[in-house]
Order: sequence, then structure tokens, then C-alpha cells
Amino acid sequence: MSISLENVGRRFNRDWIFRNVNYNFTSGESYAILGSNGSGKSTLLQILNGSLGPSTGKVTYQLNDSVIPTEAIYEHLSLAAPYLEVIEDFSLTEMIDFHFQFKSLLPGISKADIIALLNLNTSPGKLIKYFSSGMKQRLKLALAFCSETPILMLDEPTSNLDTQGIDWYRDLVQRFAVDRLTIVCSNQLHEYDFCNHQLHIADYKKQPVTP
Ligand SMILES: Nc1ncnc2c1ncn2[C@@H]1O[C@H](COP(=O)(O)OP(=O)(O)OP(=O)(O)O)[C@@H](O)[C@H]1O
Repeated sequence: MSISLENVGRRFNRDWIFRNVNYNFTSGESYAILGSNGSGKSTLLQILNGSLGPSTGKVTYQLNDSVIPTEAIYEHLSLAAPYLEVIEDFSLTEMIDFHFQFKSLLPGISKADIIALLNLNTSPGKLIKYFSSGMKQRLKLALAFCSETPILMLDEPTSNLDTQGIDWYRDLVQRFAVDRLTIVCSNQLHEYDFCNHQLHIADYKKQPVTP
């Protein structure tokens, strides 16, 4: 699996968030997209996952020598992000059943394993609306990590997690991120220190020199 960006830029109204991004993301590698608040990390991730188009340039997805159209890339990726909602009126089991209507479970993982991973064996019928913000975040992460997709995208993965939750996230990375194309948007080292590539948004903010 690979994602190639050619001269990608994005602006909102007159403001360029980034421009001239030329970058290749490939399977088995992990990438940290880094930058301060408001620098454009989530915007770039949304372009990479096909939910937002670039203002300039081209994004190409390739899987085993075939090109995947942008509108079909969601089938090949899992995303956990603060702006991705869980369905509050569902119970935990309903949410898991719903999610896995669209994605396959990782081989060797069952829905019961996900409940166990969340340490919620005693309350599978608990409604999501009664989950704490940290539990909701753990649920989003568990669903993303345990879906069988070649691409894993994580935007601010430890938001709302306490120290134990951060350790739990790091354990998920060790167990389930190997061999995938993993992309993490972050400005906290503990979220991305396992990544072997770093993309700094600031490098793509420089304006062309005008005479
Ligand atoms: N739909 C939109 N319309 C106008 N401006 C937008 C839109 N989406 C994002 N922006 C602006 O683009 C810039 C980059 O936002 P983005 O959310 O990508 O940053 P970020 O690096 O992910 O920030 P944070 O670390 O705070 O999550 C911000 O100035 C934001 O206000």
C-alpha cells in the first residue's frame, strides 16, 4: 500500500495552510505529522484519507500495483480522531457490531476480545453516552487498531487519556501497528516516538520568494 502526494497544497479562502507537499507513505512504515496547534496536521490527514480534496496537486493510492480511487480509499483505512463521533445511543456491543458491518476484524481478534481489551467485560450493554471521555477515546482506538485495514490513521491518539491510558495506547501500537502504514498527527512525543519518519508541516508553509 502506498500514498503519494505530488505538489499538494490546501488553502481555506485566501490562507494557504501548506503547499508543495511531495511525499510518499508506504506500508510497514510509520509516519508522524508534526506541527503546532492550528498548523494543518488534521487538514493534511483529511486529505490523506480522502475526506477533503487538495486545492492543488494530486494524491495517488496504490495497492498491489492497482490504483485505488479516492472515493474507495476509506475501505482500506481505519481512523481514530477527536472529530470522529461514536454513536451515543448505542450500547458498546451495538457500536462494535455497527463498526464491523463496514470493516473486518483483524485475524485472531473477536468482538469479545475488543470488549476485554477495553476492560468492559462486565458492562457490554452500557450505553456509549455514559462512557467517560477517556473511555470513548479508548473505544475509538480499539475499533481502529482492531480493524483489518492496511492503513491506520491516528489524530491526537491520547487526547483524554490518563497515564494508564497512554501506556494502554502504546501497547496497542506494539501489538497492532506493525506491518501497517501508520500515520499519527501529534505534538506529543509519547504519541509518535515509535514512528520512523517525521513530516513537519512548518516545512511546507514557506511562501515562494517573489522578486
Ligand atoms: N473548513 C475550514 N474552513 C476554514 N478554515 C479551516 C477549516 N478547517 C481548518 N481550517 C483552518 O486551517 C488551519 C489548520 O487547522 P488544522 O485543524 O488542520 O490544524 P492542526 O494542526 O490539526 O491543529 P490542532 O493541533 O489544534 O488540532 C487552522 O487555522 C484552521 O482554523
